[in-house]
Amino acid sequence: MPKVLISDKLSPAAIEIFKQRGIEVTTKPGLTPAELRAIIGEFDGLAIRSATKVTRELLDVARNLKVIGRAGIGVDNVDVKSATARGVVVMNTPYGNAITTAEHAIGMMFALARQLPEASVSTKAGKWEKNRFMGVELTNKTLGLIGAGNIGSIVAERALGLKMRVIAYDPYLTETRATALGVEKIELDALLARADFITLHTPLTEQTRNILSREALAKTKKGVRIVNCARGGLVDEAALYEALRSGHVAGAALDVFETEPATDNRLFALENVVCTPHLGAATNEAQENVALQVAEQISDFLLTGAVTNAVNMASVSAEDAPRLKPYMELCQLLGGFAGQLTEARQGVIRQVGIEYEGAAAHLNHRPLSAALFAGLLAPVMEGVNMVNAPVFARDHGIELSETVHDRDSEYQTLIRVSVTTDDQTRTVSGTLFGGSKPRLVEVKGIKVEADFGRHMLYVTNQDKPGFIAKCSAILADEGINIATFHLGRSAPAGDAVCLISIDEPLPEAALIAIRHLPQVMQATQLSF
Ligand SMILES: NC(=O)c1ccc[n+]([C@@H]2O[C@H](COP(=O)([O-])OP(=O)(O)OC[C@H]3O[C@@H](n4cnc5c(N)ncnc54)[C@H](O)[C@@H]3O)[C@@H](O)[C@H]2O)c1
Ligand SMILES: O=C(O)CC[C@@H](O)C(=O)O
Repeated sequence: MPKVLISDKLSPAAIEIFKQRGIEVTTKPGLTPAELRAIIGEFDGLAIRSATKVTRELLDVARNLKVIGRAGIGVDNVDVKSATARGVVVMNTPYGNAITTAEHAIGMMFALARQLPEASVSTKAGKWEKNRFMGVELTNKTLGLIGAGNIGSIVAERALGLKMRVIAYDPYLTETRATALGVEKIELDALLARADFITLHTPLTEQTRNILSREALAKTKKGVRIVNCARGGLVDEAALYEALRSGHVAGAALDVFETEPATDNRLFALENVVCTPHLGAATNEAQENVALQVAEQISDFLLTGAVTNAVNMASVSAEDAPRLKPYMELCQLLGGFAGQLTEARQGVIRQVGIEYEGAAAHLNHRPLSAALFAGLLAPVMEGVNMVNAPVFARDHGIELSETVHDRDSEYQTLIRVSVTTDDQTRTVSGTLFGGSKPRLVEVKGIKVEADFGRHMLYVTNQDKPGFIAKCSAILADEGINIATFHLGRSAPAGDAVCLISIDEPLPEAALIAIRHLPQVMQATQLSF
């Protein structure tokens, strides 16, 4: 039974889902990093919000961990690169809290425009300061969106309803989408110059860190008000402090801070600053949504292999997962076959080609190529799996080409893999016998019919009488049982391929003896 740890405060709905799905769940919010490191090794899955920091050090000791699920959007508290390198899938729940966060941003904009928090404090203190709290209307003001994804789009829709003009800076926003949203797509400098209110809705990345830098703040319209319900680090807090003090920025509403929890921040001393403690996603509805989603996603992955909302792997829907499973197995075996032959010849892999025919032509191919890379790279990469293999391949300059043949195939389904090294290109093809059993049907252009055994011998030789008897004798002398024996040849007396499944590994000396048989060109031991 897979084991999942919930290490942050998550709605109890998540625990119920895990239990219903037959997953053993442990809830331990508030652990110190050392406490978490001490127990993480037992778990297959980790469900978090933003408090848990998934660092490289934690991943180093998370020896069973297969999936991290973030109940929320931002995954900046997860070292995704290290997780990927260790083959751990990282998922988030990109939509569950978007409306709630957008509403918080709109609420913060109202709070700023009308100084609601300060007015409330003053009124409760019995001051009745009607003249102190003169506000501004939102109607006809220009709202500058930095980031127009899920949350930004919802903010735009609400702001348009408030009769604001909405301009947006987002390099990935298309003109068509901008038009559909009813926003004007513009460059950052133009947004800074025109916006009466600026609201940030980007992830924190190397490109967006300090996107409202000192220089950017200097380009804003005097009297601008800034809302940040995305991430601390998007706004240079020191520069914002000065701009607020000077009056150039009229106010700021901040839900997120460079350092969190933010318990001591000099911005708190300023009257024209409204703060909330990272409450963007804090509604019952949003927390219920993200908890349910993350629990379902983690359970699906651990129980069926379905991948939803992963930030470091291709998606595999719950519907597709069982259908893709035998194909992924076939791809991994074909990759493993090609990889072990390639490794035996010390070639550096430059290119991998995959061709899909028949039923395989109509599948989601990304998980299949990931499985193929996982098999192919197993001889050279420790801890390889479908998450880290494609990244390793890309980082090592291995090119991938995929071809889908829309033609009648001799097989109901066929996957052909070609691996090109500096020296040569090697091809292997496989099919699914009976729709689920992987079978090798072609090696180096020679037809064969072989199952994949756990231990196999691959021998290429000249097709001459006597080889089978001599090879079998060597195996018999070692007391090694032959499970299956398959032969294929290009033509009578031509090149031949022999695939032998054996019940246990062959000692090196016996392998050398086979290599020394007359007519043998190559003999390689394979394991799957
Ligand atoms: N305060 C909270 O509690 C809370 C809650 C949810 C999300 N968030 C934050 O809000 C962020 C946005 O969430 P989302 O669901 O809208 O994400 P999203 O991925 O749907 O949208 C992000 C948008 O930012 C844009 N973007 C990326 N780089 C950019 C750049 N350099 N300049 C301008 N735009 C850029 C993207 O194109 C995308 O459209 C999250 O990454 C998360 O950090 C905060
Ligand atoms: O979990 C939270 O409370 C915050 C979530 C939010 O920052 C997110 O990125 O989804």
